[in-house]
Amino acid sequence: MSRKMISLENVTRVYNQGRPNEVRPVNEVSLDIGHGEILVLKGPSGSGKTSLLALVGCMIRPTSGRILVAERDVAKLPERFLTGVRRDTFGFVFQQLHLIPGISVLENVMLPLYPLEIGFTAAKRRALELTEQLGLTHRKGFKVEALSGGERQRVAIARALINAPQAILADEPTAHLDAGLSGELMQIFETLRGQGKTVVIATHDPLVHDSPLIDRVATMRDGRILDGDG
Ligand SMILES: Nc1ncnc2c1ncn2[C@@H]1O[C@H](COP(=O)(O)OP(=O)(O)OP(=O)(O)O)[C@@H](O)[C@H]1O
Repeated sequence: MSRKMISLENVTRVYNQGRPNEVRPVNEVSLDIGHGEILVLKGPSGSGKTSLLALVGCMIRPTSGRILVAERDVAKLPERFLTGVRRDTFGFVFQQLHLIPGISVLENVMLPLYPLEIGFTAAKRRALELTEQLGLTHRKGFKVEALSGGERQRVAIARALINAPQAILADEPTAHLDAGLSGELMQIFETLRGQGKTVVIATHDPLVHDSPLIDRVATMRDGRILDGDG
């Protein structure tokens, strides 16, 4: 693996601790993620992929264990610092995309930049670059509800890239795509890796976890990564 970017050391996440409905979606997971690699988290529904992705992206905190981002332990950082780490390090592509209807592709892509610290012109320039990179220039003025599934997915990726994150975290990114579009999406991830970005994908789609374009697969089962996969 290339130089380490994120390390999880013995990370556990518990919900409803001590109650009859206690769950451990992530149970004593240790995992190193390198700079510029495509890592796939695979496993059946409910095995803990989304929860692990949320821990990697500092969206939820571990109940125990350490999470190191660029060798800094983020698990115990106060929320205001954690928000900064999250914003500066990660771009998220959620399963449900969470695009905003009624506004244009370009406006959706620019959203994470608000409140604008870099000025409207610079923000728009960056959004235009990303829409071009993702083949959306001809759709930039369209409202997102007028787009196809594959186009919407690419808008979500452009939006995830607007903060120039080091890593893209994508949850079931091919869920609404056919085989051809899934292949195109994998090419986009490969291009991002070529730009030095880390890509972590949670999926149970064989088109993704069997793709020759990925570097590594970690298989989850009942909150754990199976031996030899981490
Ligand atoms: N906030 C929560 N409160 C209680 N239980 C939760 C919470 N989040 C996740 N879980 C439980 O943790 C387990 C793992 O869920 P998770 O969404 O991480 O799995 P997954 O592998 O991503 O599943 P899928 O492929 O269906 O999205 C599930 O049993 C789920 O119900």
